[in-house]
Amino acid sequence: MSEEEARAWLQSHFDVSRETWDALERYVALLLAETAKQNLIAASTHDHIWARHIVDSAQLLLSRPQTKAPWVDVGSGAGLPAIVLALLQPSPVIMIESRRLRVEFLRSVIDVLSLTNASVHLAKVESWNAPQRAATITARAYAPLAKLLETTLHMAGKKTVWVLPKGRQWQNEVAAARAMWQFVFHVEQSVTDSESAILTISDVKAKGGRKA
Ligand SMILES: C[S@@+](CC[C@H](N)C(=O)[O-])C[C@H]1O[C@@H](n2cnc3c(N)ncnc32)[C@H](O)[C@@H]1O
Repeated sequence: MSEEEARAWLQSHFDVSRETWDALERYVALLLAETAKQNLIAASTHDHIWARHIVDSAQLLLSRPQTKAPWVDVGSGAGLPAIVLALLQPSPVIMIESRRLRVEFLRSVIDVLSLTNASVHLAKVESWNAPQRAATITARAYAPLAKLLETTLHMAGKKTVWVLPKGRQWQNEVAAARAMWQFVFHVEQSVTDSESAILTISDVKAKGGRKA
């Protein structure tokens, strides 16, 4: 997908307003400027940021019908997918990130873009005391599926759905997670890489007992 195709994809799927385009452009500029200070995205992706990061994040919204309930994004790093989700839809997006410098960057993005539906917490997710059960949990490049489920189960309820962009090893990750967890899952091909996937996971239970 070229950068031009990425923008066209966004417009056709989300009917992006002029204001939202401006905010997305601003976010991309902030992200690129910050890479001089910290390693937020791979240098090889700087010239493909709309396809590799913005569309890659936005496509998660196709796997989860509009809901007013919050999304929780774990290991948000540069704000991917969280900031893109917060810009393209109105539900609250809560970011959990363990590195202080990244959290400071995310706070400045929220401030500059006047994002009223995004918040960020400096915490390790496994020790984050969630104020309520998460309706949707997402995480991009944070951890393999088995560890991801292990460290997020405490903030999940019976109806929680995990919406996860996964790379080319997704089938191995599912197989490894199956050894420890029972879950229902659905796979969609990623629009940015035909061998990558968007996994939607629900009804998670630890084998031998523990439930979401
Ligand atoms: C490879 S980066 C991915 C960042 C972003 N999601 C993306 O796709 O660009 C993984 C992020 O997870 C954060 N992280 C790692 N372990 C964590 C934990 N236990 N709790 C919260 N954040 C964590 C790291 O600090 C890092 O910013």
